[in-house]
Amino acid sequence: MKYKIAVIKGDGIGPEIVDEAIKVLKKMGEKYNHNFEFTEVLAGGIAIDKTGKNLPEETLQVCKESDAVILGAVGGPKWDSLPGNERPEKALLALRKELNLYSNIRPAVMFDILKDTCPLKPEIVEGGMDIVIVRELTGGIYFGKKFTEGNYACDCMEYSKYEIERIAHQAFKIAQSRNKHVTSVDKANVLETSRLWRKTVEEVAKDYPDVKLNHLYVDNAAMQLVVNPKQFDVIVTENMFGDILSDEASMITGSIGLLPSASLGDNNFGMYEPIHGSAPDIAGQGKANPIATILSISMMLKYTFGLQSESDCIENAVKKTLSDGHRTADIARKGEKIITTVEMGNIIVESI
Ligand SMILES: NC(=O)c1ccc[n+]([C@@H]2O[C@H](COP(=O)([O-])OP(=O)(O)OC[C@H]3O[C@@H](n4cnc5c(N)ncnc54)[C@H](O)[C@@H]3O)[C@@H](O)[C@H]2O)c1
Ligand SMILES: CC(C)[C@H](C(=O)O)[C@@H](O)C(=O)O
Ligand SMILES: [Mg+2]
Repeated sequence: MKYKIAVIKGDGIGPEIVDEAIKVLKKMGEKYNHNFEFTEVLAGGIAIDKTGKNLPEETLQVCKESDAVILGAVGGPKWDSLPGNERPEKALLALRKELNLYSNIRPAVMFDILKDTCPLKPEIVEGGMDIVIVRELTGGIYFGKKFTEGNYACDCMEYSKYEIERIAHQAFKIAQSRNKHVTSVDKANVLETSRLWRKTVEEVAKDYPDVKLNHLYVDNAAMQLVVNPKQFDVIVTENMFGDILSDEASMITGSIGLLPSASLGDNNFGMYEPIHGSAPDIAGQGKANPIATILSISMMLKYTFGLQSESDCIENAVKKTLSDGHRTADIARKGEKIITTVEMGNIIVESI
């Protein structure tokens, strides 16, 4: 079977980590006899430099004609002074909106072998942590009305009931396949959008009587994540809260360089990207951890292509590599040997 994949390497460490993920996918193709066909297209800062546009039409077209998209990361200091609409990050937001990828699945799983890399006290994460953050991705303050007038600026947080319903259904369905517990995170003590969110999530919950639902305000949720992360199974939340909480959850697993994500719409199409950014501070130095991107590939095989055993194969190769003691700088403890991005990719490929 042929699978068409659009590849957006982006900026900073983007090309370094995507190259390793593609190596992994090519090895999977050989091993399982799948035909993965890659089309590289531009978005972000590199697209601005080469074409004058952060998201050339061709990129969007190729993504629409593909079965899935792999994205590294976009943005960097070089483009930080551009107006909002022209920035590299706007290309990512436009891709999510244009492709209707409203559901962002961000699993935060702590590998047992990395438990010493977690900055929390060992007893807090004893037995591991396994959370899925379900982040609404095409609404909220990111996409509401916005403008600047002189010394005044405004970003509106907007949600319709329909947008909340569809992400809530997604969260409950995921919870049904796990520990049957959804925590909905909002700021219903202050925000109108959050009050609509909470009411809607309560209504959707009636369709899933086997799933337990509780609500937390986002400030408390941020605190609970470091006090008792094991209380969570599935967290469902709006766009910006999910952005912030997923970075926080990532550090509990040891590093932001470990966390993958899938951005999904109504069909099997998806965009797969690590949750981290372009990490300009380490770009071009071979220091980036490619595991978040490699695990995003594993999510792609599962969610878009329905290839469960191939997906498991990648996850097992990552686990074996970590169990064998291989560490990029972000997950190395004092005195441990540090390997490069490419070395980590090669070892994972060999373990497949
Ligand atoms: N999906 C995306 O394209 C995306 C996501 C987040 C941020 N960004 C953009 O990236 C740029 C930098 O943002 P930031 O510094 O706030 O966040 P960042 O995630 O790029 O980096 C935060 C910290 O984590 C480290 N880090 C990130 N990924 C790593 C990896 N794979 N291995 C090891 N260490 C890693 C970085 O070195 C840095 O110290 C900005 O332009 C931002 O807008 C893009
Ligand atoms: C770069 C930025 C637009 C993006 C977001 O806020 O969604 C990033 O932080 C992420 O987590 O994917
Ligand atoms: Mg983010």
